[in-house]
Amino acid sequence: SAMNGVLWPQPQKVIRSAEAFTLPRSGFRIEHGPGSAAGANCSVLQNAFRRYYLLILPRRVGVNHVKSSRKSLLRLLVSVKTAKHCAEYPNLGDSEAYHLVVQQENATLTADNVWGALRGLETFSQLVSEANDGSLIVNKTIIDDFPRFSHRGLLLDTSRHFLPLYILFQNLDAMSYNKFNVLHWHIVDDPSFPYQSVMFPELSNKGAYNPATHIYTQMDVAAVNEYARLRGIRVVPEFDTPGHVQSWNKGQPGLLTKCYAGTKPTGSYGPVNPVLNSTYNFMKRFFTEISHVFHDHYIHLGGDEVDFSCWRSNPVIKDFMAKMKFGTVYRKLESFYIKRILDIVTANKKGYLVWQEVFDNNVTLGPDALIHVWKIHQYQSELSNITAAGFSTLVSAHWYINHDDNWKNWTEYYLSDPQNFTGSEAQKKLVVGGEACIWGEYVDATNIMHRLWPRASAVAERLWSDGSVNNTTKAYPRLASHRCRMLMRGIPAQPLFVGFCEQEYT
Ligand SMILES: CC(=O)N[C@H]1NC[C@H](CO)[C@H](O)[C@@H]1O
Repeated sequence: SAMNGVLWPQPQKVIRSAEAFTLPRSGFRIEHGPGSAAGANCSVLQNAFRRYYLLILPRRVGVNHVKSSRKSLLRLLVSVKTAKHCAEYPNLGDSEAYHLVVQQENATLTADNVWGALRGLETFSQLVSEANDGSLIVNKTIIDDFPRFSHRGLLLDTSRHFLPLYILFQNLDAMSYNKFNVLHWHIVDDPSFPYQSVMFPELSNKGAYNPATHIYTQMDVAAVNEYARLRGIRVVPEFDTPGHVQSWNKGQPGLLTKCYAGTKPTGSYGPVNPVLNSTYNFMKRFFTEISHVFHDHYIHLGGDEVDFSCWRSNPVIKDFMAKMKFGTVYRKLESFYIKRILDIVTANKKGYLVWQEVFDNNVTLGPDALIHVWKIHQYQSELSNITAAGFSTLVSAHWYINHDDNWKNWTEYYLSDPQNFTGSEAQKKLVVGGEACIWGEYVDATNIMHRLWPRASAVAERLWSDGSVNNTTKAYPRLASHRCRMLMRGIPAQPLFVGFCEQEYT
């Protein structure tokens, strides 16, 4: 059944015994443990206790209260060593370790901090299974768990198609069921600018598909930030420049490069114009706003797929190239631009992620830059080069879920290992994790959920579990059961293959 005790992602260490406890439908409680540093004023835990109580004991009226011979499990006691993060946001590198013991009437969950407690609550909720007499049971279990990688992300693209808030929330729920901990919000791009800026409202007024409906107001962004925080999920916004910026054009005239054919403008616009002071004045004010609206230490600055043809055609830019002695090497102009954006972001005391082209084009990067590898072509040598240069990196190559919607490739995602490249142990340690990406060209609210889930779950286990957990034959039945559980929890995850879920349409 969907409630059948299958754990996904696979914890590091699990000792399970056949003896089982009954979880009484009334009387079971999730509470703060006696020695916990957190108490009733810890928003993250208070919300999580209620959320998981309802996931474990959904209102299923009419289930007969059978007398069972097993002992009852009455309490899950949750203890954290520090309450430091109760009112804060998660950070890259925060511990998510936890220890879960179910072997007497009081189960205990201990963790360094609230994020580990959230991961342990998810695991506990997965341990609960439904006996055929309808009672809920939990086996005697001892679990010691922590993630292999600290950055386990999902990229959502809200520009190619707008995604309504409820879709963002539903994905944050699904992410928490899979222990993902980063929402990479690729919020704007060429086709539309849905982010409603405080400083530059014209950007969405002129750049959104519909400025009245297809926008994210400041309240919406705050709601996403809080919904994510309560699930221990970081929200990393991406404002991709100098390419992928067509939608910025009408809202910020003069920002983009005018393209020319000979001496005449063609009427089309290209990357951000990197030679004007007005560009950097705008970017400074814009990214200062972004630094306050989003709470994560990191901002993703993009830097992918810059087409130089427009820059080559523009007379003012040609003069600048000559003045800077860049010759006709337009990667130098791109690097000049990116470097100044990095300086703006660093001045705001923020860290940054950039797509791999920024590294490939020899931009001078700060020591804590995170380089995001996405091209499948020679991605292993790319990872060797980046880590040999001493930079931290994360991987999305092989994890572009937007590609052909075919059930087979969950195995491809599952078998792709972020540390599968030539390098020293020190280089391997520079891999902070990875992200599954679902780009929006062919994806919107009508198909994102089933296209993403359960295939993204394969990435979730790759990023959380030990690298040795990589047998697709063993994983398939577990993933099929995990998919049924997601279905039970309201995530319309598509089937992997022939089969059924006990509660698929009830
Ligand atoms: C970093 C990156 O992936 N850039 C583009 N590459 C192709 C994708 C679709 O598969 C998207 O169009 C995306 O914007």
